[in-house]
Amino acid sequence: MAGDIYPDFPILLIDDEPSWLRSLGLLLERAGFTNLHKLTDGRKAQSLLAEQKIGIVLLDLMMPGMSGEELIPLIREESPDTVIIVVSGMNQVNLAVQCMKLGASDFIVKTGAEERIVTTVRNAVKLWELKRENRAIRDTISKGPSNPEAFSQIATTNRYMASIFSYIESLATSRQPVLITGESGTGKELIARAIHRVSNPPGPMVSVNVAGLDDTIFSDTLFGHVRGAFTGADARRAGMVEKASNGTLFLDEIGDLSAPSQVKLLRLLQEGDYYPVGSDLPEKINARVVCSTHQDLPAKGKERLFRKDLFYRLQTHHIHMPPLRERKDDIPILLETFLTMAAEETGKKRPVYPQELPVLLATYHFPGNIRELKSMVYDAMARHQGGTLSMASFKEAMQGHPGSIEDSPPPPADSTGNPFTGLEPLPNLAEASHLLVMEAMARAEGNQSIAARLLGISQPALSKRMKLIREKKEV
Ligand SMILES: Nc1ncnc2c1ncn2[C@@H]1O[C@H](COP(=O)(O)OP(=O)(O)OP(=O)(O)O)[C@@H](O)[C@H]1O
Repeated sequence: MAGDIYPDFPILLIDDEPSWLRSLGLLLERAGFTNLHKLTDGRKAQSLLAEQKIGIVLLDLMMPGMSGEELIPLIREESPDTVIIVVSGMNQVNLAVQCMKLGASDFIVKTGAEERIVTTVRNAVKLWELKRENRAIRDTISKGPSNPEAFSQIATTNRYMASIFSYIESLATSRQPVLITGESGTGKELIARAIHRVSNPPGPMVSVNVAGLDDTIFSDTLFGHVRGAFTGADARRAGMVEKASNGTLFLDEIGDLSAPSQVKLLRLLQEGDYYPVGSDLPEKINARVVCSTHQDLPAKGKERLFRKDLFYRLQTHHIHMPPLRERKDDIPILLETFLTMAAEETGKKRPVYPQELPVLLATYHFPGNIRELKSMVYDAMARHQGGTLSMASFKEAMQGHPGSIEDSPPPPADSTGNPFTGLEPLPNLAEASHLLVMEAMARAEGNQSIAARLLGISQPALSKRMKLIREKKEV
């Protein structure tokens, strides 16, 4: 957007030739780098660096007063993080080597090097931003989240989730994309909203589900079109990228993107620009991009269904949402949350639930994750009579879905599906039965009727086995 300052740290250009300094400034401004300081006298650089943080210095070598070679160690000393790029009129390898030894990170020869200068500055800006973010991530994770309001819609007591919140806070000022992965229903969209709220940008969050969009619709939806772009395009239409200006663009189901759309998204993330349909003039994106998918992108990459370069670009900041079965400690708080929500939405009085309900739920795999738990609670709420929720509607839901405790046992111990791999020697039948009973009782937190369901036997049969175990008889 016009008037924007980018990057948020200054780039210092030092050259004794005012005309070169001017054209270098224009070149960088055209490429979107507007936060520039210019000096024709290298001697003033040290005091400027002492006053404010300079991210990158582009430096000439041959200057009266103080040469670039003399200046490099002084910049290093004053501001060790500052990236130094030498842009010299002299094409000499030994000079380049000397500058690198002194602490410059790149050496560019002036003649015809416009593109190289822009690319080098772009890479240096990204590197600087990443270094700064890494520092922020370390600081924030050690302190814990400081803005709990941004996460108020996410019910959790889980420690791993708390570390995700801290990570999100540390990304608040970043402009880099964020990738959220995890099974369907784990709360990826809620996390995207939290990222937006933590950053608190002036613009909106705009969500687009890109699954099933062919490339034409994808381009039109995201980038908009100019008047006359195709038959029926009788007016200009702004795309979602423009609508998300100064805010967050959330692209859901990114794993389903078509191959040509992947190329366009990569360009959007890499170069920061895009073409509205029917236009030859690129527009600049001015929104944070957050993407999510339930798909395994590296696996899709191996099958050549998802571009690896896009995946690497996306995963600069990666949040993986654990499935509900890996954070069962969240079941009680989610149950409470959804009960309150359902009661408010239906205008009914909030019922209580049997004590063993969370235990029963903890034995289930939740293939549909939190969304499935939410719909179970809403369904039970709709069906209950009297002041107590019935366990029956939950049991029915658990039995009726693939992945219920009866249908799908816990994941096998290894990829061959053999749970006995590594067990040497094998337990005999009595020992195996004993172990199984004890494991079921532990998972059911001592509740015999739930443990019996897990084992596929009746409660009296389990009780008999337990008695035999206690009497140390063969079971
Ligand atoms: N921790 C949570 N607290 C409260 N509600 C939650 C939580 N996690 C998820 N939900 C709710 O569960 C439902 C599914 O969440 P969401 O849509 O964010 O999942 P998702 O991972 O984006 O799913 P999909 O991949 O299918 O798009 C939503 O109704 C959401 O509000």
